[in-house]
Amino acid sequence: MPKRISLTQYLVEQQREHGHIPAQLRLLIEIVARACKRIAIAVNKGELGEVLGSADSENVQGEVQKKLDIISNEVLIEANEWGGHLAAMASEEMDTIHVVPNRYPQGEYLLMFDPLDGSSNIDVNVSIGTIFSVLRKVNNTRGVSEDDFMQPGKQQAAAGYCVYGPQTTLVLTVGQGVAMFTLDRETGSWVLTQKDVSIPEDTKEFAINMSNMRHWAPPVKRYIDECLIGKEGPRGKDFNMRWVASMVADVHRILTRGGIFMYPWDKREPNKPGKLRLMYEANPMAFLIEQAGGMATNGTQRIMDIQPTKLHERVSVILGSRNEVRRVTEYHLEDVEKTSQA
Ligand SMILES: O=P(O)(O)OC[C@H]1O[C@](O)(COP(=O)(O)O)[C@@H](O)[C@@H]1O
Ligand SMILES: [Mg+2]
Ligand SMILES: [Mg+2]
Repeated sequence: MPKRISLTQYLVEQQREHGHIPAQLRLLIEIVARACKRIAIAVNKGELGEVLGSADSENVQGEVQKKLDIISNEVLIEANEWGGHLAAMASEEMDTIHVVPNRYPQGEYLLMFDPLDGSSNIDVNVSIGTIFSVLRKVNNTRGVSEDDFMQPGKQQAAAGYCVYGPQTTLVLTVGQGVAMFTLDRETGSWVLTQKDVSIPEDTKEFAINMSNMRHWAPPVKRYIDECLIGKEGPRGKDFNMRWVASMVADVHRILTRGGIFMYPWDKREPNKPGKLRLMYEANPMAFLIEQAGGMATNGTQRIMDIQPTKLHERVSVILGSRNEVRRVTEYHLEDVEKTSQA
């Protein structure tokens, strides 16, 4: 039987043998993974744990919060604030940053998370997840503000997600490829089940919310139309479609067997760049996707190059198999050029 490698062993190896991560970052990742285990337990209890349903409150983005959104947020904060590895945290569910209280030591990292991704799937027993991104506080004077978080995704020290599905899987990058760990419920440990994850360059599977079709920009419409014509069209092949409506689950499928995921800008709210959030949804997923050989853009620009200007900034997202993302991005760039010449 092959040797079982735990998350701790994997991280120690990354730290000691390869020198890829400092001890504080290792501790941070282990604590996030432990928090995800607690969230997984709450998710699994469902109705029995009285964790389903709405919490009768709204987050800063005007979205109705589910009980699990709030529980997961609290679990992540409680787990992380005392360890001495963090300066502050930011979350989809909090208006502004949560600075590590004075009674605890301050560390040099900044943690961002979407505590519960795929909220509309909680009550219907479909895969959901937690997404996280880690930055280093560049300015090392005492005190921390939202400005410290305003770093492009390419500066992430680590990123990952945990998907609560038929299996509970933690997917991680520290900038040295992507590794997947499956939760062994009997021993309570994360076991390395795949390393050097690699996304096929080509795909025949797309993920997009088709109900928004009439609102899309022409390049997105063009790309999907071509997929739908299939063999008879310019692509010369038939495409399949999947849309879980939990980004974690859709990205997990793409990391596993390839595909393209899009949540593009649409004309219903023209001033809103997209639905998904840059700092704790798009950036960590873009980091994972690129580390697995894929590509992630907002249509015209690499997502991880975007300079954020606010914590809850939104962004248009196109990510997955390299050749498909490149194609959609080219369609956008051609469109920009056409409009500028008109
Ligand atoms: O309901 P829609 O429009 O299909 O949107 C689904 C998308 O919204 C999200 O659920 C947004 O995330 P939250 O649940 O964390 O707000 C993504 O996970 C998913 O891809
Ligand atoms: Mg989300
Ligand atoms: Mg969420």
